Amino acid sequence: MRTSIATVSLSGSLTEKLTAASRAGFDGVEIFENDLLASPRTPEEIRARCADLGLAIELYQPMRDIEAVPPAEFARNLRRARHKFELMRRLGADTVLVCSSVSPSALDDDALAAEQLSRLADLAQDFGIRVAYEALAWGRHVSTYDHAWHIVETAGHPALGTCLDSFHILSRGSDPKGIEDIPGEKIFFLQLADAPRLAMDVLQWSRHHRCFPGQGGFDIAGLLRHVLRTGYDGPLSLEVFNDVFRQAEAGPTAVDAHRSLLVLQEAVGAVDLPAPVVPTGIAFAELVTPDTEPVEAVLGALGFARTARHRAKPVDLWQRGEARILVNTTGAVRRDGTQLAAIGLESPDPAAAARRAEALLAPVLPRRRAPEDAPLDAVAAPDGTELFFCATDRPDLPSWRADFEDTAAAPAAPGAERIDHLALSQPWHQFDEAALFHRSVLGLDAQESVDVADPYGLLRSRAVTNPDGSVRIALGVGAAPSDDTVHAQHLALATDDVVAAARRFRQAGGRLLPVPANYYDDLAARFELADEELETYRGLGILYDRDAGGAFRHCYTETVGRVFFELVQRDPGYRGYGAPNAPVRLAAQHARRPAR
Ligand SMILES: O=C(O)c1ccc(O)c(O)c1
Ligand SMILES: [Mg+2]
Repeated sequence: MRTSIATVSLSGSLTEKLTAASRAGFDGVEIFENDLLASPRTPEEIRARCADLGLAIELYQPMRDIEAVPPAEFARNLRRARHKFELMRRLGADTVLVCSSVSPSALDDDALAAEQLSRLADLAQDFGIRVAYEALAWGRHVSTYDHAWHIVETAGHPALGTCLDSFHILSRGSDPKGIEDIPGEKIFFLQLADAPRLAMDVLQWSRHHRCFPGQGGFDIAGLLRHVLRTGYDGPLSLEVFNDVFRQAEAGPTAVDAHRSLLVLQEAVGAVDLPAPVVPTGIAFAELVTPDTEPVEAVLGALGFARTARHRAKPVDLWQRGEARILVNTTGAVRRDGTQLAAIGLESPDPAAAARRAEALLAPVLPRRRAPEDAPLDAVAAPDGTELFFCATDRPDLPSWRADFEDTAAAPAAPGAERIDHLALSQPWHQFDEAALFHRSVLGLDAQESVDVADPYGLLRSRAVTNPDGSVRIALGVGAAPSDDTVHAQHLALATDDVVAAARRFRQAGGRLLPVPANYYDDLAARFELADEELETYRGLGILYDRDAGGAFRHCYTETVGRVFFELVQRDPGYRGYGAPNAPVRLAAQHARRPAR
C-alpha cells in the first residue's frame, strides 16, 4: 500500500520535512497549509521538489468552516475555495480535505451541508480536484464519521467523498465496524494516528498527544481492517499532531513514523516482513569507559573476575556466573564517561533477527569491526545502543566468544548470578519510538509505562521483556532535554540472596547507595516485616517491594560515569522493577552528585 505522512507531523521547514519523509521511505505527503504559507518556495518549486524526492502530494489540507452556513457566507467560502483550488493546481495536488465546521454560524442542517458541499465539489471538479469531508471529533454539528458519511451520501456528488481519521473515530468511542457500510471508492482518504488513553478535552488531546500507530492505546489495526474490507486502495497517511515530534529532528521522527506503518501493515497482512526472532537471553552487556580502574573496582567487589581478553582490542570479559560484562576502552567515549554501549542478545537465528531489523529500518552495523573479528549481526537501537544478535553456544554459527581468549576460569557464583535487567535512559524525544522499536524489531512485549518522581523532574519508565523474563530492558526517559545526561543507565544483577550479596560487596570495599531512615519507617508501616529483617535492610540500604506474584529486594552501587549496578533478588512471580522505590533511589543519587 502507498504510505504518506502529513507535513504537520514533522519538525522543520517544509523542505526539511519533505526530505525527511522521502529518506524514510514514504511514497507521499499531505501538505499542511501552514507549512506552505510559511515556505519561501513557490507552489511550482514545491511540486518539483516533491517530484525529485519521489513524493506524491496526496492531499492538501485543511479547508475549514465551509458548510451549512447562510448563503452570503457560503458565497464567501466558495470564493476562498476557488483561490485554494488554483493554488492546488499549481501544486499538483488533486485531493483537498474539508473538515467539519466548528464555526458558531454553522447551522444544524444536514440537507444544507450536503447541498453546499455538493456545490463546492462542483467547483472542485472544474479543477480536477476531489473533496474529502472529515468529521472533526469537536465539530460543531458533525463530529462522527458516520454523520459525515451520511452527508456525503446525501450529496451524491462524484467529486465528494469522505476522509476517515482514526483519531476522531476512536477518541469518541465510535464503533469502527460501521466503516464497512461505506463503499471503498467513497473513502477518498485515510488518516491514521494513535494516542495514549487520556481523560481530557478531545481537541487538546488531538492537537498535542497524537502518536504513531502502535505507540498509543487505540486499536489502529482493527480500524484499518474495517477500512480495507471496503476496498479502499488509497494511501495510509499519518497525521500526527504531537508536541514532542514538533521539536525533535525530522529525520529520525520520519523513520519512526514509517516503521510504525510497516508494523501496522504487517498486523493486517498487507506486507510480508521477516518474522520476529525473539531473543532468548542476554549474552553480555558492554561498557565503554575512558578509565577502567573505577569500573573494574566495582565489578571486582561485585564478585566478577576478568576471564577473557579480546584477541585484538582492549576489551575484557568480566564474568560472574551467567552474568557477562565487557569492559571496552577502545571506542570514542562520550563526554560523560563510562556508559553502556552495547547489548549481546542470545538469538535463535541471528541472521534472521538482523533481516527483520533491517526491514524495519534499523541501522545495520558492519558484521566485522576488524578483519580478525567473528562476523556478528548487529543493529543500532534508536538511542545508539548497539544490539548484537548472538549465538553463543552454537558450533554451527560464529560466536562473539571466539574473539576472546580465556585468561581465567569464571568464579563460582553463590546464588544464580545473571543479568536480571538492563535500564537504558532514552533521549527525551525517543521514548515512544524506543518502545515501538523494541517491540517490533526484537519481538519483545511492552509492559505499561510508569511515572516515577525524581526530585528535579518526572521520569517515565517502560519495560520490554521476552516471555520467560530472561531478557528485560527498562526504557526510561526524563521530562526535558536536559535530563538526558543526568539520568544514568544501570545493570541489575540477579541473586538469590541479596543480603549476602550486599554484605560481600561491602566487605570487598564496595559502597552501596545509602537509603534514608524515613524510607524504612514507611516500609514498616506498609509491610509486615519482622523487625530483624527490617533492620538488616536498613543497615545495608536494601529496598523492598511486593506485588501479587511475590517480593523484590534490591540495592544499588555507587555510580561510575553514567553507570551503576543494582543487586536484585526477585521472587519468580514478581513482575516489576521496584518502581515504587525509584523516587527514594533517585533522591539518594542526586544527593551524592557534585553540585550542579
Ligand atoms: O486539529 C485540526 O484542526 C485538524 C485539522 C485537520 C485534520 O485532518 C484533523 O484531523 C485535525
Ligand atoms: Mg485528520
